[in-house]
Amino acid sequence: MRYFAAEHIRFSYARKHKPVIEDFSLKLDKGEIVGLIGASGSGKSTLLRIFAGLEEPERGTLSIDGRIVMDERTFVEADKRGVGMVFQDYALFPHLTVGANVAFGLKRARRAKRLGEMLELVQLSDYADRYPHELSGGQQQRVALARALAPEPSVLLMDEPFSNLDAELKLAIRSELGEILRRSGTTCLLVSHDLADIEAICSRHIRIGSSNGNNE
Ligand SMILES: Nc1ncnc2c1ncn2[C@@H]1O[C@H](COP(=O)(O)OP(=O)(O)OP(=O)(O)O)[C@@H](O)[C@H]1O
Repeated sequence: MRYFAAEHIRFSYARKHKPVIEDFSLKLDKGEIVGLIGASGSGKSTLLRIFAGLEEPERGTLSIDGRIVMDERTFVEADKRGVGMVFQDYALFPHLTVGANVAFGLKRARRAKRLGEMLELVQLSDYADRYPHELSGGQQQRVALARALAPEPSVLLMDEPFSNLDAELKLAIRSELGEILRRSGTTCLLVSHDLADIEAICSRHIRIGSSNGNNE
């Protein structure tokens, strides 16, 4: 059985509407970093939301690390799936420091140690007491990444993580991100509309069609 297996996913936002996703399947090996590319409106964000457990599809199955988290009888809630997510806007808590943001989902017993490891991984050890508004876009992106990786998710989903960065910063952080993901052995699905982003980080990519939501 593959580490991450989504099969025959079908999803509509409203019953009377044509499905946004008609029949989508995807399999990942452990530690693989795979890109998901497609035109605007093709359903990339919707798919990530389905995998994370934020939307329930009409049909399809999803298993992660040998456990079925979604099928016709099963729906494991988002917070029980072990899936980490990094959104376009990073969604950091503005009133919490960098350290508190990264430690947010961690159990008390291992909080301090894991926080230290994560800040070191993203090279922000000296920034633990700063607030998000005191950071550059690239630093905020690394905080969001550290926060998502801290609870050791089985799979990390990233939705256009570079959309808020200027061109120069994007180039710098793109290779850095790939390096961090490989070093931590994270299984990752990265959404982008930019093939260059995906080629810089992912070992392979798949394309989602704009007209029907099927894999091409
Ligand atoms: N909450 C919603 N209710 C109804 N329709 C929605 C909702 N969210 C998205 N859609 C529609 O579903 C389709 C897929 O949207 P989605 O955001 O998944 O696309 P995307 O590929 O991520 O696009 P982009 O690259 O522009 O972010 C679009 O046609 C969109 O208008």
